[in-house]
Amino acid sequence: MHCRFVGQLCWFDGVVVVRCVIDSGHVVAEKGRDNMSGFVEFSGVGKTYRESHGQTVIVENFDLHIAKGECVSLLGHSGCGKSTILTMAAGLTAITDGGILVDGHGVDGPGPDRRVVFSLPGLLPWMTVFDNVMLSVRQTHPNATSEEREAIVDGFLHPLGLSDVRDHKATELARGIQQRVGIARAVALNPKMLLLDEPFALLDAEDRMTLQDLLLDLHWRHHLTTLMITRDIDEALLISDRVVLMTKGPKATVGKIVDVQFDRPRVRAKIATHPQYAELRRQISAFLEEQERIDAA
Ligand SMILES: Nc1ncnc2c1ncn2[C@@H]1O[C@H](COP(=O)(O)OP(=O)(O)OP(=O)(O)O)[C@@H](O)[C@H]1O
Repeated sequence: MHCRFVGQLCWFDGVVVVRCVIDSGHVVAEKGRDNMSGFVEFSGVGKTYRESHGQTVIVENFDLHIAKGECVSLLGHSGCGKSTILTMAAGLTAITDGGILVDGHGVDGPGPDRRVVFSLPGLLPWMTVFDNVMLSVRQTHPNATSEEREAIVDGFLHPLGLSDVRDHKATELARGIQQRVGIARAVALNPKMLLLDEPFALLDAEDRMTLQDLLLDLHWRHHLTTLMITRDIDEALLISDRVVLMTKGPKATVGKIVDVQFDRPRVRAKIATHPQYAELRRQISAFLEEQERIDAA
């Protein structure tokens, strides 16, 4: 196997870090490589909902390790339990079985180390774009001067194309712009883990592509450890390092993991024409179709 070592200097939050990428030069797909230790570790995670008429095991024995700086997409049939997995990691849904560790700490509720972005960004309507992001920066830089904080906020707004609308009321802007603000606000909190629950689901095709490209750029520059739910195979292949395919529920779990080793920084046009792209797409579609057949049988 031909291997290439790529080093890069990045700037983040006033700190210069050296990023290293081992580039295998080709793409492989495999069942999984989850026995390595992870920055985020789901171990035997399960979720059972207990209701008056009985109980339903939604997720069972979900094991997944996510490396620091890795971007993982979660894909599966509607209702299989993707949001349940994500909200358990966020600490918004109680874990019934097993556990989740983030940087060695067990998840037992929401915390500043994890930020979630849903399809609707939930911005504060009486605040400007600038003020919405400043809320995060105040938390992460409590001792900075107001000038320093302003510069930090602008540093997040500029790469997301938000400089021109910084003083506009956030919720008066177009939906795609609002979602950019939501992402800026989440990233400005400098979380250990970014959780994205179908972040572009409500956007039109053009905004969706723009936001995907911006997320790719953010991930490349900030090396964000990310778990993203999507229903879009092309989006998963464009953005993530691995695509985790869930079996159809109830008792959903990890069914297959597809490695996506396209070089970073990624360029949409190059990925779509990559010789391995069609094969990875085929594998993901085949898995989802197989799950549909199992369910119908
Ligand atoms: N609070 C709850 N009480 C009972 N059942 C629930 C609750 N929340 C979710 N469920 C059920 O758990 C299952 C998984 O839901 P979840 O939203 O995690 O799936 P999903 O894969 O994210 O779905 P979708 O792709 O449609 O968003 C569904 O059958 C849902 O009805």
